[in-house]
Amino acid sequence: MRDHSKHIQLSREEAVARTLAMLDELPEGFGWRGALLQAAGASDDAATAHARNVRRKLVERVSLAESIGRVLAYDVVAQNDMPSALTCAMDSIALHWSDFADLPEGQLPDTGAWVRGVDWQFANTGVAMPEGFDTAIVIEHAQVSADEQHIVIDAAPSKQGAGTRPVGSSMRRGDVLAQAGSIVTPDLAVRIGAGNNASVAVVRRPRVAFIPTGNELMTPGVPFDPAHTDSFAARGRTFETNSVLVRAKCEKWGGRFVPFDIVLDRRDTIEAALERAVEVADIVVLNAGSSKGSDDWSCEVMEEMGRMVCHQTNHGPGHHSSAAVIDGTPIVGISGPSGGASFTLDFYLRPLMRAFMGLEPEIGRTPAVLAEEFPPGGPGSAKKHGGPVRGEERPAEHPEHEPGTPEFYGVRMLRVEHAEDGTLRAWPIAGFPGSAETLAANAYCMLPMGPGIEAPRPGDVIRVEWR
Ligand SMILES: Nc1nc2c(c(=O)[nH]1)N[C@H]1C(S)=C(S)[C@@H](COP(=O)(O)OP(=O)(O)OC[C@H]3O[C@@H](n4cnc5c(N)ncnc54)[C@H](O)[C@@H]3O)O[C@H]1N2
Ligand code: MOO
Repeated sequence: MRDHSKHIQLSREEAVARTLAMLDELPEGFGWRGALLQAAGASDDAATAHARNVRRKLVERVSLAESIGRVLAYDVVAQNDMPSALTCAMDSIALHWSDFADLPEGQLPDTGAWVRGVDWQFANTGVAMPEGFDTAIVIEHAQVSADEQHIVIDAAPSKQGAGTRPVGSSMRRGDVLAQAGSIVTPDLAVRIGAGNNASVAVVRRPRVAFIPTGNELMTPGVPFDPAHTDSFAARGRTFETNSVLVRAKCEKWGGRFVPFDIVLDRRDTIEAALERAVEVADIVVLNAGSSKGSDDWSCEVMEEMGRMVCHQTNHGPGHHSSAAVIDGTPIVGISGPSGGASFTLDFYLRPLMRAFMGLEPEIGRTPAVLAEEFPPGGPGSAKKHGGPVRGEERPAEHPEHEPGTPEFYGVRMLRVEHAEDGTLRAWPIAGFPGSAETLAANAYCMLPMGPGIEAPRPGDVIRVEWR
């Protein structure tokens, strides 16, 4: 069993920053982040050629419809001027400005002898003006004869070109319509398409391997007969639900989920799974076996196979999160219980996935006003860290801690709602993350804890993260 007193403990921010720093040192760097760093630093032809080869593995071309949510690898430019001809702005009557130019203000030309196609013509919204016509008035200002060959108008255009859109007024050939690094939204896709682009180059999705470990795990759906409970095949087992969690988050964040079968709590099986995972994935999530139990091997195996970033972190749930780099691939170690795993994926997997795609790793937190006091207790509370019943409570692990600075952060669930005064209000929700009560939470925050640290008071602004 590992000597758990030799733990590197980091905050979540430090753990992410140090993992990325380790990845940035690799010759090819990490995903598109590495390609961008290389492109910025490439000085000679060989370096540029190398960078191009690296980039080739990281970019794919997809149809515009498939590009929503993806990160653009390169700037997208307009292929031609739009509109590509003088275009009618509204459903209109096309006219010649010369028929109005010399008339006194408020006077209209006599249209009695006007011939359709010569002196006027129909012109509709968004289509090219009929040849030779330069100005338009909206059709509401024209009375059209039953045979549609004659008109009477009751208003004049304001100037030459009124009611029309000139060539290139929306975009010019070569204009940058969307910048590299942007995430394609439906509206951005429309602008890209309007520039005559049917497909775009995007950063390929990071492949995220998930390795569930645990002798007690079983996939759900095992038949249960209440009349013969002793023959229940999953007696004393846990249903493996974190695959669903990781898959859902990974796909929501733009990744490709790479499933692994349940791995037994043994050094050799965990090692074999990690070896295969770093071969097929850009990021690996190693689940459970993170704590101090006799079957907990995750940290030992990571230490043996690669470079350890940290063994644990300063928050709960998720205290036993770890990070390592094996064969250039980051490994995120998360603890087993799903309540905590959900946050640690937000804390560690998401920034790595974003960094892989060349995005800013961390997402900003939203300020909200605390609406009422936090309920007492909860993860990381004094009771949990060195309470009175010595044999039942885990001891404080950093007793040398500097007083007045937080030594631990408890994740607290919140319901954040808009208030009438235009602020966001955060209502604490009691209960341990993952419990039924906390399913109503739409956000959470990290509550600093430790000797001399005061909890935020109602009315204080706290920084929340959306769930
Ligand atoms: N003596 C101590 N015991 C524990 C400590 C400690 O500091 N000292 N920490 C506790 C905390 S906090 C956590 S969190 C857990 C961490 O456990 P592990 O990450 O080692 O995970 P396991 O022990 O294998 O499993 C814990 C729990 O989670 C369930 N699990 C595991 N994988 C999955 C999955 N893929 N899907 C759903 N559920 C899963 C597993 O069956 C267990 O019920 O350690 C505490 N103990
Ligand atoms: O690490 Mo545990 O996830 O603190 O609850």
